Amino acid sequence: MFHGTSRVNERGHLEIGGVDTIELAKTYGTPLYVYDVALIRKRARAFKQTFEKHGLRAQVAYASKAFSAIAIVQLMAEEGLSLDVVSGGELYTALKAGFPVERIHFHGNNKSREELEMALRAGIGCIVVDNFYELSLLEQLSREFERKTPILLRVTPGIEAHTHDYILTGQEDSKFGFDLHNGQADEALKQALASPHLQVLGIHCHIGSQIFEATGFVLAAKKLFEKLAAWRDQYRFVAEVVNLGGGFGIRYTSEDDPLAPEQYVEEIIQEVKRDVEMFSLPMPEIWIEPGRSLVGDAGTTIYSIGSRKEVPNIRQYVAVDGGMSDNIRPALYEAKYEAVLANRVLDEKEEVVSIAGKCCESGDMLIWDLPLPKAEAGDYLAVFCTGAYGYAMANNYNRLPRPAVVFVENGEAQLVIRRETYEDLVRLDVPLKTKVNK
Ligand SMILES: Cc1ncc(COP(=O)(O)O)c(C=O)c1O
Ligand SMILES: N[C@@H](CCCC[NH3+])C(=O)O
Repeated sequence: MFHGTSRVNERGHLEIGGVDTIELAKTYGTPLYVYDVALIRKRARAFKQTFEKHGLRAQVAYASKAFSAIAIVQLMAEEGLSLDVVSGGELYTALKAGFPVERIHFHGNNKSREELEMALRAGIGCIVVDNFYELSLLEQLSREFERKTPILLRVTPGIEAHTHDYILTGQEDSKFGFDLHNGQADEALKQALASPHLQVLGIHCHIGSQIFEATGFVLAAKKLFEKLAAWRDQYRFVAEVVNLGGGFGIRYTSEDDPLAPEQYVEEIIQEVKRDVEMFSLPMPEIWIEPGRSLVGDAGTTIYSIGSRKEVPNIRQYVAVDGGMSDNIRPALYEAKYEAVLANRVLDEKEEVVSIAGKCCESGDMLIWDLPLPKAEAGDYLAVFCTGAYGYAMANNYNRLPRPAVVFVENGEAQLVIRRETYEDLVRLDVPLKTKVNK
């Protein structure tokens, strides 16, 4: 349940990064996302060191869709990671953060002309081309910009990874990428190679998210290298880069049994070595793009507890001051979480309650059947593992302002996203021109 630097301090409070989370809640309000910076650094280093240990050239690109903000992008830059962005907005955040442009990779299945122009103007390191529309648009824009744009071709290898249906991406029937087996990927390569304005660095695939076994990644790598061997023979094309995506699972609850993050990479490397040897291919640079496994278990959300409702003999509902507006994953994927009373961590668990959000929606439940000490208004609930796709998918449903985010490390806290105000909520509203008098 406890991750990274999380522990219980002498006051019986949850402490993260050497900072008392109750003090944080009092200073910054709730709901509040707290990120354990040391844990993020540890994860980043573990990924990088696994490649270094094998003497392989590699890039570990943080998939910023998991949590994009200037501070986290700067932290990843500090750790020497690359960055995967998936929209103009994420790219803008990266540029604002001063992230090294040559290490930014641009994803997306429907990049607009404006987004591609923005990427070309910035001179980013690589565009991961997803489809034929994008291929011809990018070719045309690169010609206009007089650029030779470095690209990867995203393919769907036809792998069914074992995860929630909504977060599968590598299977044949997917909206992403060129099909590897029906001729689409070959045609895309031919078209890209024919253009003097595109430089094909290599190939990319991403098979899904929150995956617990290495088998899917190993299978995907094998399929990619088989294709690369065929492309060498048919088109004399030799890939400089093979990108195997992200998707490494994390432990949200004790029911989850993922590998250690670097273990996925270890198994991928073993397969890559086998394939390179089997097909007599030069060792390419290996890229991966983890999101969740870099920031997921480093994030904890602190809520204030408010109302309760008892449904006699059935259930005790305990409501918090956030919900699907700051964590939509339980409603969207039936995602499970663990939590403790942050101000009374060691108190005996006396009841089983269900944690409700405050949105006007029956499905706004964060956790079903959670053993807790008798919780009352004024207590604080800490929900663990909310660092990935939490703030990133937060919304203003019911016009709830989005929470603040703090980073903690070595006993120090830093506010990295301020809490939205009501004024922020109406900032974009345009009042009616004429007053309607009835
Ligand atoms: C192309 C691509 N790369 C990387 C990721 C990051 O995935 P995860 O956060 O599961 O590591 C995703 C999201 O699933 C993705 O779509
Ligand atoms: N947002 C999803 C995963 C999608 C990953 C992005 N391709 C989640 O919370 O698990």
